Amino acid sequence: MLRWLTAGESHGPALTAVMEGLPAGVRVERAAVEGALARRRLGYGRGARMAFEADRLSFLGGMRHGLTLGSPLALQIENTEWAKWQAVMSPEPVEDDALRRADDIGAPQELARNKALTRPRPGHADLVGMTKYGFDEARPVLERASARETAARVALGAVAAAFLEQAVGVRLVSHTISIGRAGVPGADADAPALADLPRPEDVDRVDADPVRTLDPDLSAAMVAEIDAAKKDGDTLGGVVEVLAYGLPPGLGSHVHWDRRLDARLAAALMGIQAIKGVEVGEGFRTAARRGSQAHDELDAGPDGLVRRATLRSGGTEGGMSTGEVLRVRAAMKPISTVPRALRTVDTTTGEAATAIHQRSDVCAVPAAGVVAEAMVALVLAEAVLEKFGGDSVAEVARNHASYLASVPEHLRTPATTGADA
Ligand SMILES: Cc1cc2nc3c(=O)[nH]c(=O)nc-3n(C[C@H](O)[C@H](O)[C@H](O)COP(=O)(O)O)c2cc1C
Ligand SMILES: C=C(O[C@@H]1CC(C(=O)O)=C[C@@H](OP(=O)(O)O)[C@H]1O)C(=O)O
Repeated sequence: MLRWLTAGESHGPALTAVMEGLPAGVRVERAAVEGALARRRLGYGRGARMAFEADRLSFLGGMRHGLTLGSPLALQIENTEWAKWQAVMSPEPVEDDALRRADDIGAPQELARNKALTRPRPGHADLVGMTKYGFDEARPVLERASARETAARVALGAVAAAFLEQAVGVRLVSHTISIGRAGVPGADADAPALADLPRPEDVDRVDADPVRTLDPDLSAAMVAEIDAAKKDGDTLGGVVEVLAYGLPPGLGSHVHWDRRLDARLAAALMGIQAIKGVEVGEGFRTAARRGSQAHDELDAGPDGLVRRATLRSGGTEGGMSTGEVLRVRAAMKPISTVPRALRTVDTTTGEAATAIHQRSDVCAVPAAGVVAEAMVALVLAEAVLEKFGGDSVAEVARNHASYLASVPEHLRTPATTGADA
C-alpha cells in the first residue's frame, strides 16, 4: 500500500510531505524533484509570489545516497516568505504586541498582513471554513486551502514518477487544453490521434511555452485571453490533460467501485484546489455520441496482436488500464480572488462589502497541469504496487515482466509486448 500526507500552511515555515510504501532502490534525483517544483511555478498569469518563491527542498528521511530505503520518505519545502510571516503564522504563542492588528493605533506597518480577513471571497474556502472550524476571520482557513500545498504533492509526484519509470517504464506528460474560451473543443471533435498527442520527451517544449501547449496559435490565443481578463480585473480557468504512456493492461479493477482506476484518478484530480470537472478519454463529449462512434473497436493486426482502432476510452475499460495511452482531463474554475472584487458580506458587521483582494494569480491553469500530472503519477504508482507488489524496484520490475510474459498469445496487445503506446 502506498500512502502519503502533506502538512503546512501557505505562509508557515515550510510544507512537509511523507510517503510510505515506496519500495527500496528508487533513484531520486534532487534535480528531478526541484525541476518538477520549478515547472509548477511557471505559467503566464501567475501572481507575484511565483516570481520569488524558491521552493527550497530538503530530504529528511527514507533515502540514502540518492536511493530510497523502503522506509517512509519525508521531505520539506521551505516557504521563502516565512521571515515576513513569523509573528502572524507562528505555530507557538507570540507576544500580544506582535499580534496587534494593523489597524490598531501604533501597529507597525509589517503587521498589515495580520489584518483580520472578514470579507470572505465567494468561491474560496473562506466563509464555509470559518463556519465549520469556528474562526472569526478567514486567515486560518485560507492558509491551508491555498494551492501552495500543491508544491508538496508535486514533490511526491516526482518521486512517484521516478518509481514508475524505473520499475515499469511508465512516463507521463501534461499540457493545457483550454484557457477561458481559447481552445475549448467543439462538441463534434473526436478523440485525438496518437500522433497528435504530446509525448513525455516533449516535456521541455511544453514547459517552454508560456501556457504549456505545443500549438503556437493556441498559445497566442490563450495568452491574449489572459491579458484581456487581467485588463478587466478578472480571472480565468481552463482545462488540462495528463497522458501516461507505457501502462500495462490491468491496473485497477472492475470488481469493486473503489478499486476502479478511473474512479481513483477522478478523486485524485478533484482533490486539487479549484478542479470542478474530470474527464477520462472523451468524457462529457462521449455522452452525446452514438455507441458506434463512442468506443474503440478491436482489430486483429497482421502481427497477431489485438489493436484498438481509436483512443476514445482514454485508456481504461471496466475501471482497468487497457494498456493504451491514459488520457485524463481536469477542468479548473477561474481563480476566486477576483481583482474586480465580488459581492460579499462583512462577517463582523453583517453589512454588504466587496471581497478581500490580495496578491493572487489571474490564471493558474498551466500550473494545475503540473499538479494534475503529479496526482496521476501518485495514483498510478499505488496501482502498480498493488498489482505487482515488491519491496525493491528490481522485484516490482521482475513481477511486471513475468505478468506480461504470462499473457496468452490470443490476448496479446502492443502493451503486453512491453512496447510503448
Ligand atoms: C496551482 C493553483 C494556484 C491557485 N492560485 C490561486 C490564487 O492565487 N488565488 C485564489 O484565490 N485561488 C487560487 N487557486 C484556487 C484556490 O486554491 C481554490 O479555489 C480554493 O482553495 C477553494 O477550493 P475549491 O475551488 O476547490 O472550492 C489556485 C489553485 C491552483 C491549483
Ligand atoms: C503560493 C502559491 O499559490 C498561491 C495559491 C493561492 C490560493 O489561494 O490557492 C493564493 C496565492 O497565495 P499568496 O497570497 O501567498 O501569493 C498564490 O500565490 C503556490 O502555488 O506556491
